[in-house]
Amino acid sequence: MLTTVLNFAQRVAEISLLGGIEIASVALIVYYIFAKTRAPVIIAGLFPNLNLSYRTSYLSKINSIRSDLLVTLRSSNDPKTQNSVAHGIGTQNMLELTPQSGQKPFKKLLDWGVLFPYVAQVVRSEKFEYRQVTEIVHNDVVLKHAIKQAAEQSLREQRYAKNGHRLLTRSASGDQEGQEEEDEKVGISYQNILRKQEQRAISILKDMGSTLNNGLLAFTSWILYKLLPCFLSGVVTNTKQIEMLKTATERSPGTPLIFVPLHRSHLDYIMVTWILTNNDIRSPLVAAGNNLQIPVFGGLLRGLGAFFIKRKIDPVEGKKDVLYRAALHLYLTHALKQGHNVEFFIEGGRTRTGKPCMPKGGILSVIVNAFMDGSIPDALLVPVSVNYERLVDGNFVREQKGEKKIPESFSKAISGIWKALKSNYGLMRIDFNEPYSIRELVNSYNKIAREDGNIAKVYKPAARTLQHNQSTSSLYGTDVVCEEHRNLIESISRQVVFDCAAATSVMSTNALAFLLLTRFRNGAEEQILAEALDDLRNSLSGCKDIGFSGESSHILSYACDLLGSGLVTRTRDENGRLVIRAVNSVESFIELAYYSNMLTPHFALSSILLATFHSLLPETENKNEAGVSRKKLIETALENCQIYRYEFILNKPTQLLESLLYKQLDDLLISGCVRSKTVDDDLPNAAESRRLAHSLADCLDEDDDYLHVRNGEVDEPKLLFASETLQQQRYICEVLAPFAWTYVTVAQSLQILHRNSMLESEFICFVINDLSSKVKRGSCNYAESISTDSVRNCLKLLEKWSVIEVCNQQGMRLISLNTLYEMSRESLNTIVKKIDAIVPKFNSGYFNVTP
Ligand SMILES: O=P(O)(O)OC[C@H](O)CO
Repeated sequence: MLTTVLNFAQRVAEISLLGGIEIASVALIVYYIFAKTRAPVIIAGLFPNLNLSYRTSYLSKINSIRSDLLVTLRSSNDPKTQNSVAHGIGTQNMLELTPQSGQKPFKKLLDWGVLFPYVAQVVRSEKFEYRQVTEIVHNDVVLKHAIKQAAEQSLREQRYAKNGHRLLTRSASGDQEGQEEEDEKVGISYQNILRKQEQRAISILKDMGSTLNNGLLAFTSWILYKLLPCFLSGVVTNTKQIEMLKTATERSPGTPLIFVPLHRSHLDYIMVTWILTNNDIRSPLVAAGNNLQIPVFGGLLRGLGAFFIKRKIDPVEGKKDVLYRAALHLYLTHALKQGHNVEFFIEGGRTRTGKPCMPKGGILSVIVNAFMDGSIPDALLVPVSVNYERLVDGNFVREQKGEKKIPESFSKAISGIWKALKSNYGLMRIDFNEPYSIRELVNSYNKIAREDGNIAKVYKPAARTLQHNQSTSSLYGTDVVCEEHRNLIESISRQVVFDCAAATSVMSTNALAFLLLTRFRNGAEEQILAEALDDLRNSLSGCKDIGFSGESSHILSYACDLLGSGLVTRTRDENGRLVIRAVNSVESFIELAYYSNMLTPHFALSSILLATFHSLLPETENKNEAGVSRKKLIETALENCQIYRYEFILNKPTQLLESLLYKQLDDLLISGCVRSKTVDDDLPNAAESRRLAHSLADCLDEDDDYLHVRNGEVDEPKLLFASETLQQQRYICEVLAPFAWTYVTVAQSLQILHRNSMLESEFICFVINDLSSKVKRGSCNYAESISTDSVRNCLKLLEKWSVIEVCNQQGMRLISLNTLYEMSRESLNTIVKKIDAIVPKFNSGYFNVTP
């Protein structure tokens, strides 16, 4: 009785405490909105069609007088602030759209929606039935089975802990009764263990389950209509892409949409949902890391569709948490069966570098399995590209410098929102790309496997097992992939990441940061930078969406303002010309690299190819005649691409890397970065003869003698150094130079592992310190080479090459050299040399040649 009363009191206390926190935080937010300087504008904005507009115009008058005054007081040398930029053709700004308001043109006066467009928008937007899933999962026999399995696992552990090896002897003799007696003596009860596991299953599902509901969606949607304009100048979507999604859902109503965005910001969670819900598309259940289960915000996210997943599925290394895995698997499968759309971040966490991270296959694997076991007829994977002109979350400089991430907390979230509301982050852009049908993907994969006679690879329904995959990234660090289907899942996920990255729109800040880091590391006059931006836009047109339009000089000053004086400065030189340059500090280069890296994958192949070409050029006096054979170049470039295998996804699984390299080489030839020379170059119709010779060679593929000539240096077209385009070549090589420096520093640091294993985290610290001192000394020009992420990626490569071994000891990763490299310094030097080949040699004689 007393226990019941105490439990009841405790529960009441908990609820009041949590309720108190929630009320306090809502009050805090409301206070902020009304107390800050923008309050009157916000109030006027809340009721745009009531006659409050005089307040806004009155206020804007005051503001304009104030800014005029400021402009006059400011030194005339100060560059003018640019606060808007056009966001591209075929796009719409969701902040300005309320398609559901004022829908009755002939009864306009009677339609309250005209007066309250945002309320009308959220009230009238389509409502869907969002079924709760946890109860269904709880009653699933598979979960009951998993509970038993977990109980048995725990029983074994407890027995072992109490009895040690004595127990093993007994179980070998199969004496069940005897064992139970023994259990009783030492106080082990299977029934108690089973009950505990049942309770654990309930608590897992309670922690995991989403409470997605129309009420909260509508309320949050309205709040966002009001708050987003305080810090974003636009949320830009492509009209046709939204139409495409609607058509896809209309055509196959029973098929769930699986949204797969590349993860940039915590804001991604709500923005995708906000856009979908305001375009009358069913909101998804969103896989979220349980680090976001913080007071108030956790509950809010849950109501908006988040279902929480542990960041580390197996708490004890090497021991699978069968119950948790089963619960997660069943939750997702039932969600799909109940008609939910799903959203998950395939990279796990947010990118720290600005370029995509390697995908994790866990959630995708469960979705593919749901299709394979007939739970759903099909699913449409929608790659989503997200980009922000300025990242709302701040930056990842600390983490790139090797410091630990500060965990999410209520106070961190509040201060983040507070800071965000006072700043301007420019545009946010979301692109929904062409969906893939999982059914078609699996079928075509199986067709290829059958045609290749590779029956073992044919994808067929598999046992619902969730397996462990070593991964350094946070969310879904433990993947749920069935071993035999790893290839298929890996191919699909790489394809999705590749497509998302390729379809990400280039924002003004990406373009400016890219130019400052690759071409103008010491800054440049605004005029020159504007011309370079024109060139960049031309070179990207047709291959990448540009998220801005207008005059380049305008774009530059707009992007400078957004990045802020902490990253970019604009000063006048002695001749009164405006000079734009990156702030000369390690931190600003690392942060700028985040924005610049959005473009890095686009130029990665040509950068690898050109750096490889330079590394193959012979040391000779006559540099203009020095050349490399095409075959040698492509072969070596292919090897160098392998070095970056954990850094970039250079090709789709359906594309041959070799063909892409040949295509890039053609582009380099066209742009004059490489010259071509053959023995018969001077003859008329040389190109035609070469084409003929090649097709003949293809016909005579089996003829060894002919092949010998064909592959030999005599007939092979020679690629020559082009001194006239040296500057341009340098720009291309600069794109990957910072990564190459990180990699080579990791390789050089391997020697400290000689006869000495080390914690991985300590080794990373060592490399970061080494890079920092290289940057300080000036022996490395790239402060952005200080990147924990790239160090980790290089370690993965070295593990793959069996240069190092990684073993887990009590949850810690220990690294050591593999025997061969422990024994032989020479082998280790070969590795350093191999990696050093990707570092552009700007000091070599070739870069000093005068055209
Ligand atoms: O980037 P992370 O590692 O903080 O993870 C972000 C995820 O959205 C958390 O669930």
